[in-house]
Amino acid sequence: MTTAADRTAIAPVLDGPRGLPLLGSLPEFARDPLAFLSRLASYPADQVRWRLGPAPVVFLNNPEMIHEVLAAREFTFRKPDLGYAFRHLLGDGFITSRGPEWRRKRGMVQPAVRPRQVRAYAEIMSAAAQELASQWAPGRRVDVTAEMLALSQRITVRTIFGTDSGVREEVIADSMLIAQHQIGVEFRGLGPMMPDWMRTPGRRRLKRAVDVLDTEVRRLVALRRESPTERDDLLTRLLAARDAAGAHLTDKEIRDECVTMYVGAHETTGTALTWVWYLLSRHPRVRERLTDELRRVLNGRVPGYEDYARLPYCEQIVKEALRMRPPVWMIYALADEGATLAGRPVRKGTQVWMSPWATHFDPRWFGNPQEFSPERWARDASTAGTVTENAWFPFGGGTRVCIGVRFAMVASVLVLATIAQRFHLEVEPGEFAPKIGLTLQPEGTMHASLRPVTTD
Ligand code: HEM
Repeated sequence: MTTAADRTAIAPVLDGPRGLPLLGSLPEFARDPLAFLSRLASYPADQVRWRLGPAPVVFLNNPEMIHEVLAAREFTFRKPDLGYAFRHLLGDGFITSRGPEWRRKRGMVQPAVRPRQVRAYAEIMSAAAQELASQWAPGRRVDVTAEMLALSQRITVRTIFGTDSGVREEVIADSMLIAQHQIGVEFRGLGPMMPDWMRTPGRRRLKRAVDVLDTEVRRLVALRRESPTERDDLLTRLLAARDAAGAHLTDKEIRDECVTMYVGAHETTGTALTWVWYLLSRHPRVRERLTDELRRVLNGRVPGYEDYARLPYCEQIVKEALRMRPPVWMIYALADEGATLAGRPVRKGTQVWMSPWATHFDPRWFGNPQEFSPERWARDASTAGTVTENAWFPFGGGTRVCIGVRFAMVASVLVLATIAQRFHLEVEPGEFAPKIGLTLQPEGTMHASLRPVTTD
Protein backbone atom coordinates (compact mmCIF):
# COMPACT_ATOMS: atom_id res chain seq x y z
CA MET A 1 0.00 0.00 0.00
CA THR A 2 1.33 3.46 -0.88
CA THR A 3 0.55 6.77 0.81
CA ALA A 4 -0.85 9.86 -0.89
CA ALA A 5 2.39 11.70 -0.10
CA ASP A 6 4.31 9.33 -2.43
CA ARG A 7 2.42 10.72 -5.42
CA THR A 8 3.35 13.53 -7.73
CA ALA A 9 2.69 16.96 -6.19
CA ILE A 10 -0.23 18.98 -7.59
CA ALA A 11 -1.53 22.51 -6.89
CA PRO A 12 -2.62 23.01 -3.27
CA VAL A 13 -5.79 24.97 -4.18
CA LEU A 14 -7.58 25.82 -7.43
CA ASP A 15 -10.82 27.65 -8.19
CA GLY A 16 -13.31 25.22 -9.67
CA PRO A 17 -16.31 25.99 -11.90
CA ARG A 18 -17.30 29.66 -11.67
CA GLY A 19 -21.03 29.02 -11.77
CA LEU A 20 -23.74 31.67 -11.97
CA PRO A 21 -24.17 34.82 -9.88
CA LEU A 22 -26.13 34.01 -6.69
CA LEU A 23 -26.65 30.35 -7.61
CA GLY A 24 -23.01 29.39 -8.03
CA SER A 25 -22.76 25.84 -9.37
CA LEU A 26 -26.04 24.69 -7.78
CA PRO A 27 -27.77 24.14 -11.17
CA GLU A 28 -24.88 22.07 -12.54
CA PHE A 29 -24.67 20.02 -9.36
CA ALA A 30 -28.45 19.47 -9.24
CA ARG A 31 -28.53 18.40 -12.92
CA ASP A 32 -26.07 15.53 -12.49
CA PRO A 33 -24.44 15.40 -9.05
CA LEU A 34 -22.13 12.48 -9.79
CA ALA A 35 -20.83 13.97 -13.05
CA PHE A 36 -20.25 17.27 -11.23
CA LEU A 37 -18.27 15.53 -8.49
CA SER A 38 -16.16 13.70 -11.07
CA ARG A 39 -15.52 17.05 -12.74
CA LEU A 40 -14.29 18.53 -9.45
CA ALA A 41 -12.10 15.47 -8.89
CA SER A 42 -10.45 16.01 -12.28
CA TYR A 43 -8.94 19.38 -11.21
CA PRO A 44 -5.21 18.91 -10.56
CA ALA A 45 -5.46 20.32 -7.04
CA ASP A 46 -5.74 19.04 -3.47
CA GLN A 47 -8.60 21.46 -2.81
CA VAL A 48 -11.10 22.80 -5.34
CA ARG A 49 -13.14 25.89 -4.37
CA TRP A 50 -16.64 26.52 -5.70
CA ARG A 51 -19.99 27.91 -4.57
CA LEU A 52 -23.30 26.19 -3.82
CA GLY A 53 -25.65 29.16 -3.99
CA PRO A 54 -24.04 31.73 -1.69
CA ALA A 55 -22.18 29.10 0.37
CA PRO A 56 -18.45 28.61 -0.17
CA VAL A 57 -17.54 24.96 -0.62
CA VAL A 58 -14.16 23.25 -0.67
CA PHE A 59 -14.01 19.90 -2.42
CA LEU A 60 -11.16 17.72 -1.17
CA ASN A 61 -9.15 15.77 -3.69
CA ASN A 62 -6.43 14.49 -1.42
CA PRO A 63 -6.85 11.44 0.87
CA GLU A 64 -4.49 12.81 3.54
CA MET A 65 -6.61 15.95 3.84
CA ILE A 66 -9.82 13.94 3.85
CA HIS A 67 -8.35 11.93 6.69
CA GLU A 68 -7.36 15.15 8.50
CA VAL A 69 -10.88 16.65 8.27
CA LEU A 70 -12.64 13.42 9.25
CA ALA A 71 -10.38 13.16 12.29
CA ALA A 72 -11.18 16.78 13.26
CA ARG A 73 -14.97 16.43 13.16
CA GLU A 74 -16.41 17.02 16.63
CA PHE A 75 -13.47 19.39 17.28
CA THR A 76 -12.93 22.09 14.64
CA PHE A 77 -15.29 20.69 12.00
CA ARG A 78 -18.77 19.32 12.47
CA LYS A 79 -21.39 17.32 10.61
CA PRO A 80 -23.91 19.67 9.02
CA ASP A 81 -27.65 19.34 9.53
CA LEU A 82 -28.99 16.67 7.18
CA GLY A 83 -32.43 18.21 6.86
CA TYR A 84 -35.96 17.97 8.21
CA ALA A 85 -36.86 14.46 6.99
CA PHE A 86 -33.67 12.97 8.44
CA ARG A 87 -34.17 14.69 11.80
CA HIS A 88 -37.87 13.88 12.00
CA LEU A 89 -37.21 10.16 11.53
CA LEU A 90 -34.03 9.84 13.60
CA GLY A 91 -34.97 12.19 16.44
CA ASP A 92 -32.01 12.77 18.75
CA GLY A 93 -30.20 9.54 17.88
CA PHE A 94 -26.44 9.83 17.80
CA ILE A 95 -26.14 10.32 14.01
CA THR A 96 -27.84 13.69 14.46
CA SER A 97 -26.26 14.57 17.85
CA ARG A 98 -23.11 16.52 18.55
CA GLY A 99 -20.52 17.11 21.25
CA PRO A 100 -20.91 15.51 24.70
CA GLU A 101 -24.41 14.22 23.86
CA TRP A 102 -23.07 12.36 20.81
CA ARG A 103 -20.15 10.95 22.81
CA ARG A 104 -22.42 9.71 25.58
CA LYS A 105 -24.88 8.02 23.23
CA ARG A 106 -22.29 6.53 20.89
CA GLY A 107 -20.50 5.14 23.93
CA MET A 108 -23.71 3.45 25.08
CA VAL A 109 -24.53 1.94 21.66
CA GLN A 110 -20.98 0.86 20.74
CA PRO A 111 -20.96 -2.34 22.86
CA ALA A 112 -24.00 -3.58 20.89
CA VAL A 113 -21.96 -3.80 17.68
CA ARG A 114 -18.55 -4.87 18.95
CA PRO A 115 -17.18 -8.06 17.33
CA ARG A 116 -18.35 -10.37 20.14
CA GLN A 117 -21.88 -9.10 19.62
CA VAL A 118 -21.67 -9.28 15.82
CA ARG A 119 -20.76 -12.95 16.28
CA ALA A 120 -24.22 -13.39 17.84
CA TYR A 121 -25.88 -11.58 14.92
CA ALA A 122 -24.03 -13.71 12.33
CA GLU A 123 -26.48 -16.57 12.73
CA ILE A 124 -29.40 -14.23 11.92
CA MET A 125 -27.55 -12.93 8.84
CA SER A 126 -26.82 -16.38 7.35
CA ALA A 127 -30.25 -17.75 8.29
CA ALA A 128 -32.03 -14.84 6.56
CA ALA A 129 -29.92 -15.35 3.41
CA GLN A 130 -30.58 -19.09 3.50
CA GLU A 131 -34.32 -18.44 3.93
CA LEU A 132 -34.28 -16.21 0.83
CA ALA A 133 -32.30 -18.69 -1.27
CA SER A 134 -34.75 -21.43 -0.28
CA GLN A 135 -37.65 -19.36 -1.64
CA TRP A 136 -35.88 -18.85 -4.97
CA ALA A 137 -36.26 -21.32 -7.82
CA PRO A 138 -33.85 -21.87 -10.71
CA GLY A 139 -34.77 -19.81 -13.78
CA ARG A 140 -36.84 -17.31 -11.83
CA ARG A 141 -36.46 -13.60 -12.60
CA VAL A 142 -35.88 -11.38 -9.57
CA ASP A 143 -35.56 -7.64 -8.94
CA VAL A 144 -32.09 -7.59 -7.37
CA THR A 145 -32.39 -4.22 -5.60
CA ALA A 146 -35.78 -5.06 -4.10
CA GLU A 147 -34.61 -8.52 -2.95
CA MET A 148 -31.42 -7.21 -1.35
CA LEU A 149 -33.16 -4.29 0.38
CA ALA A 150 -35.80 -6.69 1.73
CA LEU A 151 -33.12 -9.11 2.92
CA SER A 152 -31.13 -6.34 4.60
CA GLN A 153 -34.34 -5.12 6.19
CA ARG A 154 -35.07 -8.55 7.65
CA ILE A 155 -31.54 -8.83 9.03
CA THR A 156 -31.69 -5.33 10.49
CA VAL A 157 -35.11 -5.70 12.13
CA ARG A 158 -34.17 -9.09 13.61
CA THR A 159 -30.79 -7.98 14.96
CA ILE A 160 -32.31 -4.88 16.53
CA PHE A 161 -35.64 -6.18 17.84
CA GLY A 162 -35.04 -9.93 18.00
CA THR A 163 -36.60 -12.88 16.28
CA ASP A 164 -39.63 -13.53 18.50
CA SER A 165 -43.05 -13.62 16.96
CA GLY A 166 -44.12 -10.48 18.89
CA VAL A 167 -42.11 -8.32 16.47
CA ARG A 168 -44.30 -7.09 13.58
CA GLU A 169 -41.53 -6.89 11.02
CA GLU A 170 -43.77 -5.60 8.24
CA VAL A 171 -45.12 -2.68 10.30
CA ILE A 172 -41.58 -1.47 11.02
CA ALA A 173 -40.40 -2.17 7.47
CA ASP A 174 -43.33 -0.38 5.77
CA SER A 175 -43.03 2.80 7.83
CA MET A 176 -39.26 2.86 7.42
CA LEU A 177 -39.62 2.50 3.67
CA ILE A 178 -41.90 5.55 3.42
CA ALA A 179 -39.66 7.61 5.70
CA GLN A 180 -36.42 6.64 3.93
CA HIS A 181 -38.01 7.40 0.57
CA GLN A 182 -38.84 10.92 1.76
CA ILE A 183 -35.25 11.42 3.00
CA GLY A 184 -34.01 10.42 -0.47
CA VAL A 185 -36.48 12.84 -2.12
CA GLU A 186 -35.26 15.69 0.09
CA PHE A 187 -31.58 14.88 -0.50
CA ARG A 188 -32.10 14.99 -4.26
CA GLY A 189 -34.41 17.97 -4.53
CA LEU A 190 -34.92 21.28 -2.78
CA GLY A 191 -35.38 19.63 0.64
CA PRO A 192 -32.34 21.26 2.28
CA MET A 193 -33.74 24.68 1.38
CA MET A 194 -37.31 24.07 2.58
CA PRO A 195 -38.06 25.36 6.10
CA ASP A 196 -39.16 22.79 8.68
CA TRP A 197 -42.67 24.26 8.94
CA MET A 198 -43.42 23.68 5.24
CA ARG A 199 -45.78 20.71 4.76
CA THR A 200 -45.59 18.91 1.41
CA PRO A 201 -47.59 15.73 0.70
CA GLY A 202 -44.31 13.79 1.08
CA ARG A 203 -43.67 15.32 4.51
CA ARG A 204 -47.22 14.49 5.61
CA ARG A 205 -46.67 10.85 4.55
CA LEU A 206 -43.39 10.88 6.48
CA LYS A 207 -45.12 12.14 9.61
CA ARG A 208 -47.82 9.45 9.44
CA ALA A 209 -45.21 6.73 8.90
CA VAL A 210 -43.10 7.95 11.85
CA ASP A 211 -46.21 7.95 14.10
CA VAL A 212 -46.90 4.31 13.22
CA LEU A 213 -43.25 3.39 13.75
CA ASP A 214 -43.14 5.12 17.14
CA THR A 215 -46.21 3.26 18.36
CA GLU A 216 -44.69 -0.07 17.34
CA VAL A 217 -41.27 0.63 18.89
CA ARG A 218 -42.92 1.86 22.12
CA ARG A 219 -44.93 -1.37 22.24
CA LEU A 220 -41.79 -3.50 21.80
CA VAL A 221 -39.84 -1.58 24.45
CA ALA A 222 -42.77 -1.91 26.90
CA LEU A 223 -42.98 -5.67 26.22
CA ARG A 224 -39.27 -6.04 26.94
CA ARG A 225 -39.48 -4.07 30.15
CA GLU A 226 -42.33 -6.35 31.28
CA SER A 227 -40.35 -9.56 30.62
CA PRO A 228 -36.67 -8.67 30.71
CA THR A 229 -35.15 -12.01 29.65
CA GLU A 230 -31.57 -11.93 28.36
CA ARG A 231 -31.51 -12.02 24.56
CA ASP A 232 -28.85 -11.46 21.95
CA ASP A 233 -30.37 -8.46 20.19
CA LEU A 234 -29.55 -4.79 20.11
CA LEU A 235 -32.65 -3.76 22.06
CA THR A 236 -31.53 -5.93 25.00
CA ARG A 237 -28.09 -4.25 24.92
CA LEU A 238 -29.64 -0.76 24.80
CA LEU A 239 -31.98 -1.49 27.71
CA ALA A 240 -29.00 -2.62 29.77
CA ALA A 241 -26.62 0.18 28.71
CA ARG A 242 -25.47 2.76 31.27
CA ASP A 243 -23.53 5.96 30.76
CA ALA A 244 -20.48 7.05 32.81
CA ALA A 245 -22.81 8.37 35.54
CA GLY A 246 -24.65 5.04 35.69
CA ALA A 247 -27.84 6.33 34.00
CA HIS A 248 -29.90 4.22 31.60
CA LEU A 249 -31.32 5.42 28.27
CA THR A 250 -34.91 6.68 28.43
CA ASP A 251 -37.61 5.06 26.26
CA LYS A 252 -37.43 7.97 23.82
CA GLU A 253 -33.64 7.63 23.61
CA ILE A 254 -33.95 3.89 23.01
CA ARG A 255 -36.47 4.56 20.23
CA ASP A 256 -34.12 7.09 18.62
CA GLU A 257 -31.07 4.79 18.78
CA CYS A 258 -33.01 1.81 17.38
CA VAL A 259 -34.19 3.93 14.44
CA THR A 260 -30.69 5.39 14.01
CA MET A 261 -29.13 1.95 13.78
CA TYR A 262 -31.87 0.80 11.42
CA VAL A 263 -31.34 3.73 9.05
CA GLY A 264 -27.56 3.35 9.31
CA ALA A 265 -27.70 -0.34 8.47
CA HIS A 266 -30.61 -1.07 6.15
CA GLU A 267 -30.30 0.76 2.85
CA THR A 268 -26.49 0.97 2.95
CA THR A 269 -25.98 -2.77 3.32
CA GLY A 270 -28.82 -3.69 0.93
CA THR A 271 -27.43 -1.36 -1.71
CA ALA A 272 -23.87 -2.64 -1.26
CA LEU A 273 -25.13 -6.19 -1.83
CA THR A 274 -27.10 -5.15 -4.93
CA TRP A 275 -23.91 -3.77 -6.50
CA VAL A 276 -21.96 -6.88 -5.50
CA TRP A 277 -24.33 -9.05 -7.60
CA TYR A 278 -24.25 -6.61 -10.49
CA LEU A 279 -20.45 -6.48 -10.60
CA LEU A 280 -20.14 -10.25 -10.19
CA SER A 281 -22.50 -10.93 -13.07
CA ARG A 282 -20.39 -8.69 -15.32
CA HIS A 283 -17.14 -10.43 -14.30
CA PRO A 284 -17.38 -14.21 -14.75
CA ARG A 285 -13.70 -14.73 -13.94
CA VAL A 286 -14.21 -13.21 -10.48
CA ARG A 287 -17.30 -15.33 -10.00
CA GLU A 288 -15.33 -18.47 -10.83
CA ARG A 289 -12.69 -17.64 -8.22
CA LEU A 290 -15.46 -16.96 -5.72
CA THR A 291 -17.16 -20.30 -6.46
CA ASP A 292 -13.79 -21.98 -5.97
CA GLU A 293 -13.25 -20.38 -2.58
CA LEU A 294 -16.77 -21.27 -1.44
CA ARG A 295 -16.33 -24.92 -2.48
CA ARG A 296 -12.97 -25.18 -0.79
CA VAL A 297 -13.97 -23.52 2.49
CA LEU A 298 -17.66 -24.28 2.93
CA ASN A 299 -18.44 -27.17 0.62
CA GLY A 300 -22.20 -26.49 0.77
CA ARG A 301 -22.30 -25.61 4.46
CA VAL A 302 -24.11 -22.44 5.67
CA PRO A 303 -21.34 -20.05 6.82
CA GLY A 304 -21.02 -18.86 10.41
CA TYR A 305 -19.11 -16.01 12.02
CA GLU A 306 -15.81 -17.96 12.11
CA ASP A 307 -15.97 -18.38 8.32
CA TYR A 308 -15.61 -14.64 7.74
CA ALA A 309 -11.85 -14.89 8.26
CA ARG A 310 -11.67 -18.00 6.08
CA LEU A 311 -13.27 -16.29 3.07
CA PRO A 312 -10.73 -13.60 2.09
CA TYR A 313 -11.80 -13.47 -1.55
CA CYS A 314 -15.42 -12.82 -0.54
CA GLU A 315 -14.19 -9.94 1.61
CA GLN A 316 -12.08 -8.59 -1.27
CA ILE A 317 -15.14 -8.64 -3.57
CA VAL A 318 -17.17 -6.66 -1.04
CA LYS A 319 -14.36 -4.13 -0.55
CA GLU A 320 -13.96 -3.66 -4.29
CA ALA A 321 -17.73 -3.24 -4.77
CA LEU A 322 -17.69 -0.62 -1.99
CA ARG A 323 -14.91 1.15 -3.89
CA MET A 324 -16.74 1.24 -7.22
CA ARG A 325 -20.23 1.82 -5.86
CA PRO A 326 -19.95 3.37 -2.39
CA PRO A 327 -23.53 3.53 -1.02
CA VAL A 328 -22.63 6.73 0.89
CA TRP A 329 -21.43 8.84 -2.00
CA MET A 330 -20.74 12.06 -0.11
CA ILE A 331 -19.54 13.09 3.35
CA TYR A 332 -19.79 16.68 4.58
CA ALA A 333 -18.06 18.77 7.22
CA LEU A 334 -18.69 22.33 8.27
CA ALA A 335 -15.75 24.46 9.46
CA ASP A 336 -16.06 25.83 12.99
CA GLU A 337 -13.95 28.48 14.70
CA GLY A 338 -10.26 27.54 14.55
CA ALA A 339 -10.57 25.04 11.69
CA THR A 340 -7.42 24.45 9.66
CA LEU A 341 -6.55 22.34 6.67
CA ALA A 342 -2.98 21.39 5.79
CA GLY A 343 -1.78 24.03 8.24
CA ARG A 344 -3.89 26.90 6.81
CA PRO A 345 -6.98 28.43 8.45
CA VAL A 346 -10.39 27.63 6.96
CA ARG A 347 -13.09 30.30 7.26
CA LYS A 348 -15.87 29.40 9.74
CA GLY A 349 -18.97 28.23 7.87
CA THR A 350 -17.08 26.82 4.88
CA GLN A 351 -18.52 23.52 3.75
CA VAL A 352 -16.00 20.78 3.05
CA TRP A 353 -17.13 18.03 0.70
CA MET A 354 -15.50 14.62 0.51
CA SER A 355 -16.79 12.08 -1.95
CA PRO A 356 -15.95 8.38 -1.77
CA TRP A 357 -17.52 8.13 -5.22
CA ALA A 358 -15.14 10.64 -6.82
CA THR A 359 -12.00 9.72 -4.88
CA HIS A 360 -12.41 5.97 -5.41
CA PHE A 361 -12.05 6.49 -9.19
CA ASP A 362 -8.97 8.72 -9.06
CA PRO A 363 -6.13 6.99 -10.96
CA ARG A 364 -3.63 8.66 -8.66
CA TRP A 365 -4.88 6.53 -5.77
CA PHE A 366 -6.11 3.34 -7.45
CA GLY A 367 -4.41 1.64 -10.40
CA ASN A 368 -6.89 1.06 -13.28
CA PRO A 369 -9.77 2.51 -11.26
CA GLN A 370 -12.44 1.58 -13.82
CA GLU A 371 -11.53 -2.09 -13.51
CA PHE A 372 -13.41 -4.29 -11.05
CA SER A 373 -10.47 -6.06 -9.47
CA PRO A 374 -10.95 -7.71 -6.06
CA GLU A 375 -7.32 -8.83 -6.41
CA ARG A 376 -6.16 -5.31 -5.60
CA TRP A 377 -7.22 -5.96 -1.99
CA ALA A 378 -5.18 -9.18 -1.61
CA ARG A 379 -2.71 -8.99 1.23
CA ASP A 380 0.24 -10.36 -0.76
CA ALA A 381 2.95 -8.05 -2.07
CA SER A 382 2.21 -8.59 -5.78
CA THR A 383 -0.65 -6.10 -5.65
CA ALA A 384 1.16 -3.38 -3.64
CA GLY A 385 0.67 0.07 -5.13
CA THR A 386 -2.79 -0.44 -6.57
CA VAL A 387 -4.54 1.09 -3.55
CA THR A 388 -3.63 4.14 -1.48
CA GLU A 389 -3.94 4.47 2.27
CA ASN A 390 -6.98 6.59 3.30
CA ALA A 391 -8.25 6.87 -0.30
CA TRP A 392 -10.83 4.13 0.34
CA PHE A 393 -13.40 5.51 2.77
CA PRO A 394 -16.84 3.99 2.12
CA PHE A 395 -17.42 4.00 5.89
CA GLY A 396 -16.14 7.55 6.45
CA GLY A 397 -13.39 7.88 9.02
CA GLY A 398 -12.11 9.62 12.13
CA THR A 399 -14.35 10.38 15.08
CA ARG A 400 -17.66 9.82 13.29
CA VAL A 401 -16.62 6.71 11.37
CA CYS A 402 -19.46 4.27 10.73
CA ILE A 403 -20.23 2.36 13.93
CA GLY A 404 -21.42 -0.62 11.88
CA VAL A 405 -18.29 -1.42 9.82
CA ARG A 406 -17.85 -4.89 11.29
CA PHE A 407 -21.59 -5.59 11.12
CA ALA A 408 -21.78 -4.48 7.48
CA MET A 409 -18.72 -6.42 6.35
CA VAL A 410 -19.75 -9.62 8.14
CA ALA A 411 -23.36 -9.34 6.89
CA SER A 412 -22.25 -8.73 3.29
CA VAL A 413 -19.73 -11.58 3.25
CA LEU A 414 -22.11 -14.08 4.90
CA VAL A 415 -24.99 -13.19 2.57
CA LEU A 416 -22.72 -13.40 -0.47
CA ALA A 417 -21.26 -16.74 0.64
CA THR A 418 -24.67 -18.25 1.45
CA ILE A 419 -26.44 -17.25 -1.76
CA ALA A 420 -23.51 -17.64 -4.18
CA GLN A 421 -23.19 -21.29 -3.18
CA ARG A 422 -26.64 -21.91 -4.62
CA PHE A 423 -27.23 -19.31 -7.36
CA HIS A 424 -25.52 -17.14 -9.92
CA LEU A 425 -27.50 -13.97 -10.45
CA GLU A 426 -27.38 -13.25 -14.19
CA VAL A 427 -28.18 -9.54 -14.33
CA GLU A 428 -29.92 -8.61 -17.58
CA PRO A 429 -28.01 -6.39 -20.03
CA GLY A 430 -27.99 -2.70 -19.27
CA GLU A 431 -25.77 -0.13 -17.67
CA PHE A 432 -27.70 0.51 -14.44
CA ALA A 433 -25.96 3.81 -13.86
CA PRO A 434 -25.76 4.83 -10.22
CA LYS A 435 -28.26 7.46 -9.12
CA ILE A 436 -28.26 9.35 -5.87
CA GLY A 437 -30.83 9.30 -3.09
CA LEU A 438 -30.23 8.42 0.52
CA THR A 439 -27.69 5.98 -0.96
CA LEU A 440 -26.18 5.37 -4.40
CA GLN A 441 -28.63 3.00 -6.05
CA PRO A 442 -28.91 1.61 -9.58
CA GLU A 443 -31.07 3.58 -12.00
CA GLY A 444 -34.01 1.51 -13.24
CA THR A 445 -35.07 -1.97 -12.19
CA MET A 446 -32.19 -4.43 -12.11
CA HIS A 447 -33.59 -7.81 -13.06
CA ALA A 448 -31.56 -10.99 -12.85
CA SER A 449 -32.37 -14.60 -13.65
CA LEU A 450 -31.33 -17.23 -11.17
CA ARG A 451 -28.99 -19.91 -12.47
CA PRO A 452 -28.27 -22.77 -10.09
CA VAL A 453 -24.63 -23.40 -9.20
CA THR A 454 -23.68 -26.88 -10.33
CA THR A 455 -21.88 -29.05 -7.82
CA ASP A 456 -19.63 -31.03 -10.25
C1 HEM B 1 -22.15 -1.15 3.55
C2 HEM B 1 -22.79 -0.66 4.59
C3 HEM B 1 -22.52 0.67 5.21
C4 HEM B 1 -21.95 1.79 4.68
C5 HEM B 1 -21.40 1.99 3.28
C6 HEM B 1 -21.95 2.80 5.73
C7 HEM B 1 -21.39 4.06 5.59
C8 HEM B 1 -21.33 5.00 6.61
C9 HEM B 1 -20.65 6.27 6.51
C10 HEM B 1 -19.90 6.78 5.30
C11 HEM B 1 -20.81 6.90 7.69
C12 HEM B 1 -20.24 8.27 8.08
C13 HEM B 1 -21.14 9.37 7.59
C14 HEM B 1 -20.55 10.72 7.89
O1 HEM B 1 -19.41 10.79 8.34
O2 HEM B 1 -21.24 11.72 7.65
C15 HEM B 1 -21.63 6.06 8.54
C16 HEM B 1 -22.04 6.39 9.82
C17 HEM B 1 -22.87 5.60 10.57
N1 HEM B 1 -23.26 4.31 10.28
FE1 HEM B 1 -22.79 3.26 8.63
N2 HEM B 1 -22.54 2.29 6.84
C18 HEM B 1 -22.89 0.99 6.58
C19 HEM B 1 -23.48 0.11 7.46
C20 HEM B 1 -23.89 0.42 8.74
C21 HEM B 1 -24.47 -0.51 9.67
C22 HEM B 1 -24.63 -2.00 9.40
C23 HEM B 1 -24.82 0.20 10.78
C24 HEM B 1 -25.45 -0.27 12.05
C25 HEM B 1 -25.39 -1.51 12.48
C26 HEM B 1 -24.44 1.58 10.55
C27 HEM B 1 -24.66 2.63 11.42
C28 HEM B 1 -24.08 3.88 11.28
C29 HEM B 1 -24.24 4.94 12.26
C30 HEM B 1 -25.11 4.88 13.51
C31 HEM B 1 -23.46 6.01 11.82
C32 HEM B 1 -23.28 7.38 12.50
C33 HEM B 1 -22.01 7.38 13.32
C34 HEM B 1 -21.79 8.68 14.08
O3 HEM B 1 -22.25 9.73 13.63
O4 HEM B 1 -21.12 8.63 15.12
N3 HEM B 1 -23.87 1.67 9.30
N4 HEM B 1 -21.91 4.90 7.86
